[in-house]
Amino acid sequence: MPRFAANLSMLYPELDFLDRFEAAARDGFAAVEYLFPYAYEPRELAARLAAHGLQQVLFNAPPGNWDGGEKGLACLPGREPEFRAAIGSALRYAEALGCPRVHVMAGLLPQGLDRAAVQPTYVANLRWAAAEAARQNVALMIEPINTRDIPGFFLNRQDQAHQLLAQVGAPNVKVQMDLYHCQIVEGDVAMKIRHYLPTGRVGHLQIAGVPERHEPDIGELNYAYLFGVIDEVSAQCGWDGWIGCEYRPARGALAGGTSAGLGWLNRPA
Ligand SMILES: O=C(O)C(=O)[C@H](O)CO
Ligand SMILES: [Mg+2]
Repeated sequence: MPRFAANLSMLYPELDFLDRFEAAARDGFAAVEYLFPYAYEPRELAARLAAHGLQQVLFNAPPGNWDGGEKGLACLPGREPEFRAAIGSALRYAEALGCPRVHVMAGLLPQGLDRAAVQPTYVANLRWAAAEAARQNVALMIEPINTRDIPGFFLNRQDQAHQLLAQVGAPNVKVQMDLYHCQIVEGDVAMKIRHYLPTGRVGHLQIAGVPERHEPDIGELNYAYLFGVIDEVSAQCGWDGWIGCEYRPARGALAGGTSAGLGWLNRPA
C-alpha cells in the first residue's frame, strides 16, 4: 500500500483542529497535511506533530482573501507584492514544521482576462517563489482543480500543469495530482498515473471518492485498483511521495466519527 497522510482540514471535523493530530496518529497515520497553519503559532503545531510522532508533509501558502472567495494569488497581475509576502510566510512555517512541500494555489482568472493574459504573471511568480523555496529545500506544488468546485480557477488539467512546469523551469516545482479533481475534469486516471508518476514531476497525490468527495470507497473510482497501479508504478520508477486523504467523511459522520470510515485504509490489498 502507498503512504497516506491525513488531511486535517477535512478529516475529523467532529474534533477541534488541534485535537485532530492525536486522532490521526491513533488511526495509524504517520503524516498529516492541511490547508493553512497561519491561525496557530508554529511552535504550537510543531509540538503537536512531535507529541504524536507525525510528519507534516504539505500545507498551503496564504491564498489571498479566502473568506472573500480568493483561491490563490499566483496568477493575479498586480498582486505580486502580496504573493511574495505569502511565500515568505509559508516558508517560515515550512521551516518551523520541517515540512518539505508547500501548495501554491493558482487563483481565479480575473474578470475579463483569459489564461494567456495571466500566464506570464503566473510563471514569473512561480519562478521567483521556486528560487526562494530552493534555499531551504522546499518543493512547491501546483494543483489542477476541477471547475465545478472552483469555477474560474486558472489551473484545471494535468497536461496544463506539466506544460507550466516546463515554462517555469525549476526542479523544485511539481504537480499535486489530486485524483478526485483529475477524475472529474479528465478521467482515465490509471493511465494518467502511469504517464505522469515516472516523469518525476508529481510531488504529491491526493484522493477522495467521486463525485461527493467522501471516503475513497464511496463513488465511481475504484481506489483499491488505483492503489495497486500506484504501487506498481512506484516500484518501477522510485516514486516515494505521500497520498493525502482529502475527503469529507460521510460514513464516519453517521456512525462514530472519521475513524469509523477508515475501513478502506485498513483493508488488506
Ligand atoms: O481542494 C483541494 O483539492 C486542495 O488540495 C486545495 O489545497 C484547496 O483547495
Ligand atoms: Mg487537493
